[in-house]
Amino acid sequence: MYLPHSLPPLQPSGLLADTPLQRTLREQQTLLDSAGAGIVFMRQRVVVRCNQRYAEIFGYEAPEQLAGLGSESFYPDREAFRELGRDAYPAMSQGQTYRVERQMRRRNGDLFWGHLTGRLINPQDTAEGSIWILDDIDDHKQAQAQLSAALREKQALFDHAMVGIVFLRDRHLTRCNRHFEQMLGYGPGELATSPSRRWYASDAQWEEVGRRCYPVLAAGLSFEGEIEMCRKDGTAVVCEVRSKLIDAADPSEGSIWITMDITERKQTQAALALAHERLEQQVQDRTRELRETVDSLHSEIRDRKADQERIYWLAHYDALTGLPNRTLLGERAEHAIRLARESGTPLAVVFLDLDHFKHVNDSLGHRVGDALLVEIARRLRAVVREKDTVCRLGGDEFVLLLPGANAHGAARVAGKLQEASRQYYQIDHHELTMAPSMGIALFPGDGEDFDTLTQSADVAMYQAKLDGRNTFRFFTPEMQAQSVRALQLENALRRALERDQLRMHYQPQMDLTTGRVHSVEALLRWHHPQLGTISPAEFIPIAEDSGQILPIGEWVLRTALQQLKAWRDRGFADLSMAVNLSAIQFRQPQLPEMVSQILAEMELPSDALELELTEGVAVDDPHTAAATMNQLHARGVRLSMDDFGTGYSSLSQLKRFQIFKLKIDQSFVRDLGNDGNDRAIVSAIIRMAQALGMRTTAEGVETESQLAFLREQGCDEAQGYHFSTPLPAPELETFMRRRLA
Ligand SMILES: Nc1nc2c(ncn2[C@@H]2O[C@H](COP(=O)(O)O[C@H]3[C@@H](O)[C@H](n4cnc5c(=O)[nH]c(N)nc54)O[C@@H]3COP(=O)(O)O)[C@@H](O)[C@H]2O)c(=O)[nH]1
Repeated sequence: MYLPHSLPPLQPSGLLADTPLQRTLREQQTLLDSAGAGIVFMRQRVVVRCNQRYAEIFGYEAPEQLAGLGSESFYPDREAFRELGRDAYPAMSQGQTYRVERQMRRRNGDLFWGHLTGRLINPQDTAEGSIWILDDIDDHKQAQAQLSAALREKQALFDHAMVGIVFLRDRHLTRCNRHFEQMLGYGPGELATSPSRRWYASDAQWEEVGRRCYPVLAAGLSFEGEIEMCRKDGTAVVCEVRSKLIDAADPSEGSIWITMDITERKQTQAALALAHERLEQQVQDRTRELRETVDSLHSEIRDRKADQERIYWLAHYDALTGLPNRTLLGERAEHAIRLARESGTPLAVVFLDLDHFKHVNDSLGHRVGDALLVEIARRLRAVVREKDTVCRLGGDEFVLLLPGANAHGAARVAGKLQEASRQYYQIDHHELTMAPSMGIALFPGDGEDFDTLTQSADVAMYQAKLDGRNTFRFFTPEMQAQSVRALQLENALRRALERDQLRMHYQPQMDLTTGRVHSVEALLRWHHPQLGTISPAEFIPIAEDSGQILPIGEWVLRTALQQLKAWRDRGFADLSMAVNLSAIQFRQPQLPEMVSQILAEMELPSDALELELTEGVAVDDPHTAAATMNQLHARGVRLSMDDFGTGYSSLSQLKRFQIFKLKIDQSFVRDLGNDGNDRAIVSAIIRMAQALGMRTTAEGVETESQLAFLREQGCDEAQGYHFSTPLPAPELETFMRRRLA
């Protein structure tokens, strides 16, 4: 090809006629100018001519600017230029077209990739020059380089990804990376074309995975989930899987699966969950233990508090009745006395002792006794004011502290207590009455401190007992002396039996029809070497209070019956013996048995004995009294009601008690001559006894006129100084013999 250096401008048609050569040249020039590639004609490595594109590629405005330029300037450096020459000319010299991609240099120095196609005009003569076609492939080259780099990166990613990547088509593996194979324990390429079933443990699992994933993929969505696969060695591997169709529009293109072995993570998670669960359990256990510890601490504190309260309570209150005890009373009294002293107000202490309470315990048992005390405590509390203190000292002794109460107020309280005690206490089936004897001491006259006041009230209470019980007395200095005497007697009485200081005297009871001694009453006498002769009226209550009446009473019964036996044996065959029985003795459950035993010892019939009871025996517990009387009656022992008329016996009770004889109290007999009332009473008693089939004995008959009245009224027997005072046995025997003569 011939390339003119430059072509003459084209003439308008008609001005210059084209020669064929010129037309050819123009056509070639047009062809060259419109070619997309750069074309250059080189001779001796210098540009002879080039087209517009070639100039543009190297950054020139016009081809003419390149004419005469050495071709070395088109290459990055001389070496690159020479290398091309070394490479191209041997081939081109053989008439071959030389093609190469080389880096070249633009006019401004920038390098670019060009595709060179060169050919010698005359292979036999390189001097004729060469034609080169240059394509600027820099953009293409760069795009290719980027593509290659991207492909390399992707391949690197694929090869070195830390996740398994699998391409499946129709659930068959088309490609996977090494990680996937390693994850499942396979060698390189071992899984090629395998069905995905291969990495599942069973058909069922594989199908189940298909049912979970493919509907999602078919909907154009990504599947994300956990799938359990199976390694080559059969062990399970849990994978986190993400999957997507390669072409959502064409499922046949297959799908890509990115899998990550999370077995360890799952195990760790499971272990963590287990550890968490255990920790949680431990926390719960510790919390529970802590709660239990706290609870037990609380309960211990509560228990201790309760114990302390209980200890305080036990130290300050009476366990049976719940009333304050002596300690608390002492504390309150101290406080009340201080206040009374400061304010000049009065204060009273009442000492209360229940009459014959001991007999309830002895005859009905402690359970009944305790229940009775509880009820009594309730009544006592109900009688007094809120600010008063009712204390149980122990046994049947109570102390009432009445701040602000003077003599009048204390007497009112004592009266109310008496009133309250008149009502029956219903304990089980027992109807019990329990009268109190009370002593009152007033602050400051009877004592300036609690102990002295209590002592004074106690002495006054004792006096109330001596004065017949069921009453109250104010303390007086004289009582103190009496109290000292009572204590003296009590101590002396303890030795009286063993020191043989007791004797029996006997007083005849005369049959008013026959005028003979029908029976004798045994009356106890005590002669003390220092204290002298002491009246039974004084020492019997002391013996009762101290409990000594029981051994003394038994001694009296035995001695009297022994004497009776002696008299009977000495000719007084029909004589009977009347023995006084204290209410305390009467309440002894063993009494009937003891009486029978002594009678048997003495070989005496039961009706030889007459037991004189006072009305008081039945006051506290009529039911039990009746039962005891029944037992004695059943054994044949006769019972007489002593001092009749002074107590509270009712007619119905008399009948129930199976009383054999009523002894008309000497207080009615004494004034028969002067007192019409006494006459009426005595007469009524005799009529009533007759109506009930009982005998009567009048006590304390001292005069003939008394005797005449009694005889006139139909009294059966009489006893008194008119016939004889109580006498020692020998003297009474003399008396009886005289009467027989
Ligand atoms: N539980 C027991 N009580 C007994 C016993 N012995 C006596 N006693 C009781 O003591 C009280 C005082 O008795 P006593 O001092 O013996 O007085 C009795 C008689 O001596 C007295 N009496 C008799 N006749 C007359 C009289 O004409 N005038 C008068 N002024 N006094 C007289 O009466 C007492 C007899 O009382 P009583 O028993 O009610 O028949 C006294 O209560 C005795 O019961 C005993 O062993 N156990």
